[in-house]
Amino acid sequence: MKFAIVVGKFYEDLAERLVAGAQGVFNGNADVFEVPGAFELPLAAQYLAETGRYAGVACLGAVIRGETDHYDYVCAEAARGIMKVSLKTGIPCAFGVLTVENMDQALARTGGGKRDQGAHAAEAVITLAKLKQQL
Ligand SMILES: Nc1c(NC[C@H](O)[C@H](O)[C@H](O)CO)[nH]c(=O)[nH]c1=O
Ligand SMILES: CC(=O)[C@@H](O)COP(=O)(O)O
Repeated sequence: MKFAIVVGKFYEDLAERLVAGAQGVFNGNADVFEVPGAFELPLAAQYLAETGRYAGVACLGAVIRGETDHYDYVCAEAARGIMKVSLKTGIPCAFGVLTVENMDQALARTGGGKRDQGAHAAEAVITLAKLKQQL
């Protein structure tokens, strides 16, 4: 099975950590695609899912709260949009987007001691793809 990673590059260092975590699960074999930020992830995931080339898509990104409510919109639409693509296409698209208060929380969740959000997203994609294959 072939998998894809689409990553929001808003925070480039976090993006690299997330991709590294996911590729560790994909054994380095996933195709990687970049978008500006988390808000673009759903449409990019739809493009990839509709190719028919991928058994799943790990959608990765990092959203760090600022001074305004912009954070809420970006996070909500990324989550909602990624789920809609999964349900619409039947191609599992994992939500590997950090939604955090600060950089320390982000680093802790990209293999920095609390969890590896990229790896978890890749594991979820593989799990759902295998489930679909079994049915
Ligand atoms: N503030 C963050 C953003 N904002 C950018 C949006 O995702 C989007 O690219 C823009 O609104 C143009 O459509 N994106 C992140 O990934 N993380 C952030 O913290
Ligand atoms: C998550 C965001 O969009 C955030 O980075 C924007 O910062 P601000 O709310 O201070 O404009």
